[in-house]
Amino acid sequence: MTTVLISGLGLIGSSIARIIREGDDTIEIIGSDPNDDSSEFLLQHHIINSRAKFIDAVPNADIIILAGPVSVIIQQIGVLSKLSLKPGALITDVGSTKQMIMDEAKKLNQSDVGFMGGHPMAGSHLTGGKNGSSHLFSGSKYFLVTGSQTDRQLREFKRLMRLANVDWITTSAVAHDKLVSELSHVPHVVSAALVNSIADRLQTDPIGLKAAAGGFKSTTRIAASDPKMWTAIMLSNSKEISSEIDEFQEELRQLQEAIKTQDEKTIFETFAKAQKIRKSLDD
Ligand SMILES: O=C(O)C(=O)C[C@]1(C(=O)O)C=C[C@@H](O)C=C1
Repeated sequence: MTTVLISGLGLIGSSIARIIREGDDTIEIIGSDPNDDSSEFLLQHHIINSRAKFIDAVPNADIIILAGPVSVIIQQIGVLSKLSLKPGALITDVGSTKQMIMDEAKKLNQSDVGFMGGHPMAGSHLTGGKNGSSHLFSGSKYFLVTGSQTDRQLREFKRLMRLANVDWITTSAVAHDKLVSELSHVPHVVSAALVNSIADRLQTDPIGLKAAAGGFKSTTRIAASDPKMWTAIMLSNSKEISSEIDEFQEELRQLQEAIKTQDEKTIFETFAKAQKIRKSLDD
């Protein structure tokens, strides 16, 4: 019998638990999370078989999935490097950045244990185990950064996750962190900054934010995401994110200049370029 330990039963960890459970109900899934609400919900719905403390569950686990914030994943890899793990065990994670995690994983030196970095490129601003879904990743990319895992472990993980219906992409930690800084991290920064700058200014207006419609809501949906998770992402990819913010500021500066100087042609061309690119995403 295969035993899977999932540490972190929030949106992503609980979605993985559902995917594994729906694919094979003989798999023993142990959940580890200090949050009672998520854990109890998943136990009651038979999505996990039991709940345990992380270090207590580790020795019996064939697969350990680290699904907490990046800072917690890094700390747990440090803990795992000092414990005796089940021979043949695979450790993987779902963190949104990969370089710091892959560096930390070098500390895992039990020769018959493998580590593989992972990142499902999907999510929601909703948080907690109740909001997870076995369809959350459907149609999305799932990045893999290969480490010390064997081919057999990789195959077994993909088999367990087959109902996720993802497109597996193997990449390097460096390439991954650069790409997601552009596609995910800077959008989050921009979204949060936009909400805060406007909310502060609108505080004295009696209608204020209540008048917000589709434009503001769809541009800023992700600002409602978990601040703990996003703080850890910023700290673990700060160089890339900071340099992408420079590029974004330059783009904004050019557009501001065009608006200020009534440069109709540049304004139109900027929006037409963005319209074409953004529309192609939905095709
Ligand atoms: O759709 C959302 O709400 C997300 O935040 C998902 C999203 C993103 O697209 O930026 C956020 C973080 C994850 O690492 C991967 C995906």
